[in-house]
Amino acid sequence: MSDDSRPTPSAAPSAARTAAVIPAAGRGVRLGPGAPKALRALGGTPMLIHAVRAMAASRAVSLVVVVAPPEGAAEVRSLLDAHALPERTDFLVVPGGRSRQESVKLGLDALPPGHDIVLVHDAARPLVPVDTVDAVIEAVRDGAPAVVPALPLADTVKQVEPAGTPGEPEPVVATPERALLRAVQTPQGFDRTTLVRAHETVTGEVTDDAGMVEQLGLTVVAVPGHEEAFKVTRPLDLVLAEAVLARRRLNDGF
Ligand SMILES: Nc1ccn([C@@H]2O[C@H](COP(=O)(O)OP(=O)(O)OP(=O)(O)O)[C@@H](O)[C@H]2O)c(=O)n1
Ligand SMILES: C[C@](O)(CO)[C@H](O)COP(=O)(O)O
Repeated sequence: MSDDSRPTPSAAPSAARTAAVIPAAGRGVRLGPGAPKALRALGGTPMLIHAVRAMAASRAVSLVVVVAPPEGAAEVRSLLDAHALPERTDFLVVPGGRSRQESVKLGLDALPPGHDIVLVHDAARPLVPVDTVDAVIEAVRDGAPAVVPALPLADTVKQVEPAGTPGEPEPVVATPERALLRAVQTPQGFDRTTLVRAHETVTGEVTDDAGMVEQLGLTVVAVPGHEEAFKVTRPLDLVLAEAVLARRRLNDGF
């Protein structure tokens, strides 16, 4: 995926250095029984390795912090040792927590000084293209404290009164205007100080890091996401991910 000719955020010493935190400590319950999701194979290689390579493909990223399943940190270190990364990219492995939010915080706590921009990227989005990563970094460098890659929705979305029992009919209470909605992906990019403050301040449950920055009253901006940055959540997503990889390998052959 790396292409030396494309214009990317420079890695010049004077430019803000970028680190990526990859929360990878989830079980993958929705994917079904098996190893922790990040360690499951995609095209014969653990999903986590694809995600790490996707971050390292950006020449701006000089450090990747992997937040591993708590009992799997040693295994993740061996995996990273066994799979080549670009020479410019260092990595660290730390054990994760009980929630995604806690895992990201543990990754942030492990970040050494010297990285002013931080990406947070789900291990469960192994196929994000490098152009999307670079677009997020560029927008942070341009001054946005928080940036999300996002796509318009294909489905109409309804707000419901959630049923007490799964599968029971749920009353619909509203239909938000679809043109104003976006499906948000990762990597989400942040000015480091802002992200650290968000994780120190916001205690309620959130589903993404940018939402915490919103709670600080700061502006989050969206840049175009990519269809291939989808999250591997359920078994069908794994089928799609294998198909995308197979298509890439075919195209790389030409
Ligand atoms: N305690 C947790 C929970 C999740 N994650 C990570 O957060 C990302 C997004 O979470 P999700 O896709 O929901 O993964 P899981 O929590 O593993 O999935 P599930 O909810 O189906 O168990 C994943 O890369 C996952 O490994 C994490 O680091 N620590
Ligand atoms: C961060 C995220 O990927 C943005 O869409 C998403 O909210 C993660 O949700 P999950 O339930 O932890 O997979």
